[in-house]
Amino acid sequence: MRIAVPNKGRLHDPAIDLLDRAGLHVVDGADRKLYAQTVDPDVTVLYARAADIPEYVADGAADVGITGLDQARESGTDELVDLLDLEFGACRLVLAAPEDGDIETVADLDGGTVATEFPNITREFFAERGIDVDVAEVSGATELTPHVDIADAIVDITSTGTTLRMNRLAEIADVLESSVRLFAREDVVDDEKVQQIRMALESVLSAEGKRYLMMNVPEDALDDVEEVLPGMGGPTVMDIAGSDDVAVHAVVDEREVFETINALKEVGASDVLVTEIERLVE
Ligand SMILES: Nc1ncnc2c1ncn2[C@@H]1O[C@H](COP(=O)(O)OP(=O)(O)OP(=O)(O)O)[C@@H](O)[C@H]1O
Ligand SMILES: O=P(O)(O)OC[C@H]1O[C@H](OP(=O)(O)OP(=O)(O)O)[C@H](O)[C@@H]1O
Ligand SMILES: [Mg+2]
Repeated sequence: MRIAVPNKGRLHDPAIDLLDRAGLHVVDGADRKLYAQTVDPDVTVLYARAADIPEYVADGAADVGITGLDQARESGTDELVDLLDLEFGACRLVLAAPEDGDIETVADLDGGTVATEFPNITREFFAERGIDVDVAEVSGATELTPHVDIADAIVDITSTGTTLRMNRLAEIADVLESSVRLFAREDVVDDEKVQQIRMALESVLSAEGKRYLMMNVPEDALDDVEEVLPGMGGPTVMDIAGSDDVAVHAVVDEREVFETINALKEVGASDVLVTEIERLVE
C-alpha cells in the first residue's frame, strides 16, 4: 500500500504531522527521498507534488493520497474517491479582478481573458455559465497578471485575503471551496489497509478539541455527576477498592471543560484530572 504525500510546500508538514499523530510514523524520511517506509511494513510513503498526487493515485503509482480538493478537481481524474476531510489547507478558489476596473460580475468577462493555475476548473466554471473567455495558464504570481495586461481577471486561491488585497484585486465570485482530503483510487476503497489508514486519521481528527476527564465521586452523588457530564454514551464508572468513592472518566468537549468542572465540583466531585486525547476510535 502506497500513500502519496506532498513533498514540499505548505501541505507537507501538516500531512506528515497528521500521519505521525495517527501512529503511522515515517521511519526513514530523509529529505529529498522519493519513498519512505512507515512503521507499518505494508505502508510506504511516496513524496510527490501536491498537484501531481491525484494523477499518481489514479494511475496506480500510489493507492491513496493526501492533497487539496482543488488539485483533485483540476486533475479531472474520476477514479478518485474522497475518503476523509483532513481539515487543513482550507482555502477558496475565487474569481477576482482589479478593484478599480470595469469588471464587476462574471458576465462582464465575456470575451475577456482569465489567468489561472487552474485552467480546467476555470474553463468549466465559465462554460457552465455560458460565458466565453480565454484562459491563460500561468504557474505562479497569478495576482500580478491583471496589472500587466496579461488578463482581465484571475481565478486563484485565497485564504486570509491578504494577497488579493495587496494586489488591489476584488472577489467577484466563488469558484470552489477546498481543503485537504484523503483520496483513494476507486478499486482500493474497500481494502482493509485503506480503511485502517482512514480510521487512524479520523481518530486524530475526532480527538481534536476533546479532553479526558477523570475524577472521584461519592457514590451517592453519581446521578448528579452523570447529569453534568454530556455526550459520548455517558461516563465510565469504576469502583475504588476500600472506598465509598467511585472513579468516573468521561470525554468532554474542550470548550465545555471550564463549566463542566465547576458543575462537577458543586455536586461533590474531587481530584479532577484533565488530559489531552491523542486519538479517539469510535
Ligand atoms: N493560502 C492558502 N491557504 C490554504 N491552503 C492553501 C493556500 N494556498 C494553497 N493552499 C493549498 O495547498 C495546495 C498546494 O499549494 P501549492 O501547490 O501552491 O503548494 P505550495 O505549498 O504553495 O508550494 P509551492 O507553491 O512552493 O510548490 C493548494 O492546492 C491548496 O489546496
Ligand atoms: O489569501 P492569502 O492568505 O493571502 O493566501 C493566498 C495565496 O496563497 C497561495 O500562495 P502561496 O503562499 O502558496 O505562494 P505560491 O504562490 O508561491 O504558491 C495562493 O497562491 C495565493 O497567492
Ligand atoms: Mg502555493
